[in-house]
Amino acid sequence: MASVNFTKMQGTGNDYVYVNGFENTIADPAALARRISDRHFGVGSDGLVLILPSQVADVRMRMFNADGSESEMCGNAVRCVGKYARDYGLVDSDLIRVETGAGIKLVRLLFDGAGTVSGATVDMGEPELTPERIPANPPGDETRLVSHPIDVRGQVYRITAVSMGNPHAVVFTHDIDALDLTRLGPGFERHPLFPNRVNTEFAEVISPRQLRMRVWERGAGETLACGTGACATAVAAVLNGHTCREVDVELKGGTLHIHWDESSNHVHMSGAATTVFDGCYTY
Ligand SMILES: N[C@@H](CCC[C@H](N)C(=O)O)C(=O)O
Repeated sequence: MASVNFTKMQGTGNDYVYVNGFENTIADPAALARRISDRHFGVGSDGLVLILPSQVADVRMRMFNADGSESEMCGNAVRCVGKYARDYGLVDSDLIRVETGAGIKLVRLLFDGAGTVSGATVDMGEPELTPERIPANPPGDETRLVSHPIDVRGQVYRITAVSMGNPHAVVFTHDIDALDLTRLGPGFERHPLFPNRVNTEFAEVISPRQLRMRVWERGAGETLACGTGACATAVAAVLNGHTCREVDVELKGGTLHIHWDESSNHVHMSGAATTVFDGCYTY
């Protein structure tokens, strides 16, 4: 039997088990992600995040979805990694460089009145819109997929494809609460347009500064929030002429503030990061 110390953290309700890779070596993180994420037989989470030493940044993060697949990037996790690194003494700065599968992200910590790290603002970098870099395989020679029609379960939906390091398809619709994502989500996730599968956001425009969103995540199903998904949705909303470049995105687990900066083309995301509990998992 093996055992590993972990910290359960959540950002806008998107919960992961965080393991300190400075102290632990995990032989098979994909298998551990599947076991530990199970909400009945494990700790219960949307996946597993390893916090590791980095040659090029302060820390490195690897994230595994609940099905064991590894993603390039996770917006809610990168804020929590910043908080973890500071709270557990891996760094002593309020500005943390986190190496991810989608490059180095700059995490600026936010504090509450008592001096506790309560969240972060992250420079998420530039959105990628080119189909081959999402990746997506449209039938024609489109250079962007904006309001692009696809058939899912016999119905046509208009998707806007954006990569924030990981692939997203954004659908603008009405009454997102009425959608049956358990039925719809897998049809988007495994649509042949997306060779590496895709995360899908279903968004409602409330005003030029406010969106509501639900997400079906690649490898995890419906979650309470998705940070990269909120960034992709904000970018898609601008491209479709629905909102201005600075918006609040309301998710089931809370609100993320997103700003797609015109001069740098970088997307900035601000939101909470919270520790739930520490534990030891035996497997
Ligand atoms: N919840 C995350 C994204 C996690 C990875 C995603 N499911 C994928 O496979 O790309 C976020 O907050 O960005």
